[in-house]
Amino acid sequence: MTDAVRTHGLVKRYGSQVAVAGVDLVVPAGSFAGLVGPNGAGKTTTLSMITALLRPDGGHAEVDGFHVWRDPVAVKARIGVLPEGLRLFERLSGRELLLYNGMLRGIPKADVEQRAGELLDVMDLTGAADKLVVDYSTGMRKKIGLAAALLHNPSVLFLDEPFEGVDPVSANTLTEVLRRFTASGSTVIFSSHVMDLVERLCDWVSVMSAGHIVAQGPLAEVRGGRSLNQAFLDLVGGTPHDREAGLSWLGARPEDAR
Ligand SMILES: Nc1ncnc2c1ncn2[C@@H]1O[C@H](COP(=O)(O)OP(=O)(O)OP(=O)(O)O)[C@@H](O)[C@H]1O
Repeated sequence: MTDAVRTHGLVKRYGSQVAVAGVDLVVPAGSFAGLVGPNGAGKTTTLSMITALLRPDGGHAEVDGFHVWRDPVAVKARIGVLPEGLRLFERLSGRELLLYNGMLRGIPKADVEQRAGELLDVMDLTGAADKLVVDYSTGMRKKIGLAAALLHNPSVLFLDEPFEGVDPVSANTLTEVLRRFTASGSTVIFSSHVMDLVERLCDWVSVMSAGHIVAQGPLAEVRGGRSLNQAFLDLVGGTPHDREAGLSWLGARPEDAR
């Protein structure tokens, strides 16, 4: 089976800084895959290059076997993206946003209306469907963004921190929607800092650190008998005691010296 995503030596530099330093990311089709790594590891930059939002300085990426930069139309037709810092059309209502997205994707109007209604319902946004997006909360924005990314039934869905700002009930709903999506053979790739969540949801994990993939494979293999959190700390963790050494003043009170 073709991998849903495969990158070969992906590189991105910002001036003298190398944000992504030759990444070979692999995600088998049908996976619920997690991309984890410390702040600044290069996760967003990598996902941006795979989803054709950012041109790499080296290497290339394939989605469903299509070359991202040689065949961007085929790739964009197959992917759904919930990027970090998602920009939405603020002056549309949630429903209008979905209808507009569906029409841009060339989906017949009746189908878009039906899908939009169902997605709004599943995301518990029916009551806010006619409210302007500018008035949505952080979690509601994530949910409408995810609905927009799912509307054209992509085969690979990329989500950058999809659960950030989402309440536990809504997170549960999102999880169920995404589980159903992967059960039908589609692929989800999401970045997250929440190891418990990744451990609970994912069957495939890629760990990034300082622009490199430091571990990648089935969840059980990456965990290696430890919790994913411990595996993560072993792979990328520093020495917290060294870092805290300069904070002797923190919490100290003048009266303590007396
Ligand atoms: N537009 C930019 N200009 C300059 N440097 C950038 C730019 N975008 C990202 N970087 C740098 O590239 C590195 C990787 O950033 P990236 O956002 O990909 O990391 P990340 O793993 O997604 O981090 P986080 O978990 O904090 O979101 C960081 O050091 C960041 O400062």
